[in-house]
Amino acid sequence: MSQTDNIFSQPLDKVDSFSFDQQVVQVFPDMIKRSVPGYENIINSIGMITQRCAVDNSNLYDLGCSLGAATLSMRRGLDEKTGCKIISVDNSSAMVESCQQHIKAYKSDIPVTVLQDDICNIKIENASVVVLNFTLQFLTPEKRLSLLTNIYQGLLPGGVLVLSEKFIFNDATNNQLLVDLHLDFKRSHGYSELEISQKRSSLDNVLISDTVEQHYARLQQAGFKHNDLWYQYFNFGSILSIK
Ligand SMILES: Nc1ncnc2c1ncn2[C@@H]1O[C@H](C[S@+](CC[C@H]([NH3+])C(=O)[O-])CC(=O)[O-])[C@@H](O)[C@H]1O
Ligand SMILES: O=C(O)C(=O)Cc1ccccc1
Repeated sequence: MSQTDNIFSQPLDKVDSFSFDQQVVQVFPDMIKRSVPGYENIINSIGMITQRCAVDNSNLYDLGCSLGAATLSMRRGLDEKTGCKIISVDNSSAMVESCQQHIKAYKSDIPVTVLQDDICNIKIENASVVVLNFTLQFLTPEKRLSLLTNIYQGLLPGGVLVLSEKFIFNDATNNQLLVDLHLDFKRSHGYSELEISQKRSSLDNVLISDTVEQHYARLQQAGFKHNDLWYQYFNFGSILSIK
């Protein structure tokens, strides 16, 4: 069972840069549910998108899989398909170890391979569904276009990318309100002002958000012509891109 996230609850002399280490792994399901508006809806919908968009004898990728929540949802969506394989990738060794245990705990005949690697090193091939669920925002901005280009090239015609992110907004007034509403969401899930502010410092220069427009422009540069938001909750949301 996941423990309660109290990583930032005590005053820290120095707030280190956020990292997906063992301490974060232990509280991760609790942390992400209490911090990301709509996370559970997105996870469930990834299963539905998979059910509709996956094709027989193709590969599905969960890039930045953490503990495999999206992987498990994709696998549930593959019930009626044959010959599909899921490849789940994360560069955190603590995440990958725990992800492997988590996936083993649920019996299924659909093969899942969990790899510890940088998602920038993975060749995407014969793919019908690729998921980047809150992962692209942790890559340095210079690496984002080449990853999306690799994904585009590895997708089958009609294949889909689900790209979920924390956004910023060009309109400063709207941006401030959506940021404040996200902070209220965290407060309503029991985070204190100290926890909120220490976590914000630790994410500085680690989680770098783009606007929805920047995402669309980059997706188009990578080759995707069909890009739209299918979900938004405050400053968090998810884009569906079709090859
Ligand atoms: N270059 C990289 N290569 C591989 N993995 C990376 C890289 N950079 C970051 N990660 C990994 O991306 C994940 C981001 S969390 C994803 C949630 C999950 N998708 C979920 O649906 O539960 C999002 C969040 O915590 O906000 C972490 O596990 C990192 O180790
Ligand atoms: O907690 C936040 O403020 C976030 O932006 C989301 C988040 C969730 C889990 C790990 C890192 C960031």
